[in-house]
Amino acid sequence: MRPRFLSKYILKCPRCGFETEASPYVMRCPRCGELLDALLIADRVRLNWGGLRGRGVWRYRELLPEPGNTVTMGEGATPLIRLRGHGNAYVKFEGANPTGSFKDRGMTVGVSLALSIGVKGVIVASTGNTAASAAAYAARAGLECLVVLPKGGVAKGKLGQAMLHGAKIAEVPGTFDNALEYVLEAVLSDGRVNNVNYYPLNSINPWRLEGQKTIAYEIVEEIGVPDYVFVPVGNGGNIYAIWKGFRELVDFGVIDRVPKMIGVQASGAAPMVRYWRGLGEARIDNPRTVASAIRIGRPINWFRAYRAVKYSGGEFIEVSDDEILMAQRMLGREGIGVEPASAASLAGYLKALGEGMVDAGDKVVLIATGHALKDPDTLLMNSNVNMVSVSSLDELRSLIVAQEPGI
Ligand SMILES: Cc1ncc(COP(=O)(O)O)c(C=O)c1O
Ligand SMILES: N[C@@H](CCOP(=O)(O)O)C(=O)O
Repeated sequence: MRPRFLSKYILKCPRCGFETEASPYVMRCPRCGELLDALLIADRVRLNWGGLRGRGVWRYRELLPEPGNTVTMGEGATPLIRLRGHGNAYVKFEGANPTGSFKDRGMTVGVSLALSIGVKGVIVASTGNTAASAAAYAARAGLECLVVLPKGGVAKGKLGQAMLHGAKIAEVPGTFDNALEYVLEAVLSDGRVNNVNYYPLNSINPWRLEGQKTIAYEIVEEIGVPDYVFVPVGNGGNIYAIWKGFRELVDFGVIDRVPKMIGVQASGAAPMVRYWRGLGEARIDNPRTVASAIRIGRPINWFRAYRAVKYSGGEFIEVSDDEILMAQRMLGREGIGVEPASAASLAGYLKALGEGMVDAGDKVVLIATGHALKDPDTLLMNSNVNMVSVSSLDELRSLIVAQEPGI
């Protein structure tokens, strides 16, 4: 049965074309197994782009599922910050969301939906940010939250957030890919949710991704259509969601083109780059990178991410851990604190500039997916120590004199 709040949607298989009525429970195509797209039915949407009200994700409620119970903490409306000295680039700082990553845009929709269908709790596998966000939004909604994490593979800030918000934590051996396998085995049968207690809110869930597409809407409202959008890619849901947001604005006549979507992966965890280059399936064993958020070898949304890049005329590119860490430091010196995975966007942009793939004059948006504080160990390891011990006022004065010789 389709809940009324999904009545402006259908679910459609992007591979075999199968269509079915929108449901919170159906994730995969019953015919071919592909993840289903949640598509808006144009004549059921009354969009007045010039007359939008409110701010953040729910400003775009006409283009979202609208469950009666909205669990929100003001997510979205993140700053778009112009970079100094690197072409015509802007950083979309998703670290400014309530739990410090873009996941909050998805969780406000996903957890609202979970609450409205009356489940007991939510469940996610995670490299950390999905867990932190699910835990916080579940706590807000009064729902339980079970997070399944790769043992030893989650940055401390994110683990601490999941604990703080009262999630039950299950650690599994192996990587995020193993954790996700456990979750999917536990809660899905034939691509349908089989467990009414714990509702899955990973990016297999198309309703969560609806929240994430609002990144595109905000960019368009602020600077129009960029030429390129650089997105760090792990499980592949976010680049798809952002592309879908732009596509919808084309379909509704708000803009006339989509930007080229550039998926950036870390060299040691680059299954999409491998597939893009025709070197085999979009999967690798043993993904390795300093950027733990994108340490993913088998992206569940590989076909979604592939479509976003292919149909926008973009590319998948890879960057080394050293390039990621350098980009994190560069952003830090511009006052923008991001976690390593997020710095992959700038690293990718610098590489693309260097290789002539983009011009300095092109209007570019770099999605900075998560906050620097998420991963304090890497933050400290990757920062220049500029610290001295001061034991007297005179010593402090000498520092001021030494640093301001002209005054
Ligand atoms: C900070 C950060 N950046 C990038 C990603 C990659 O996003 P996606 O898995 O949607 O490709 C993630 C994880 O999802 C993340 O936590
Ligand atoms: N980086 C992610 C990995 C899980 O991605 P999801 O989009 O499928 O939830 C995380 O933060 O856990």
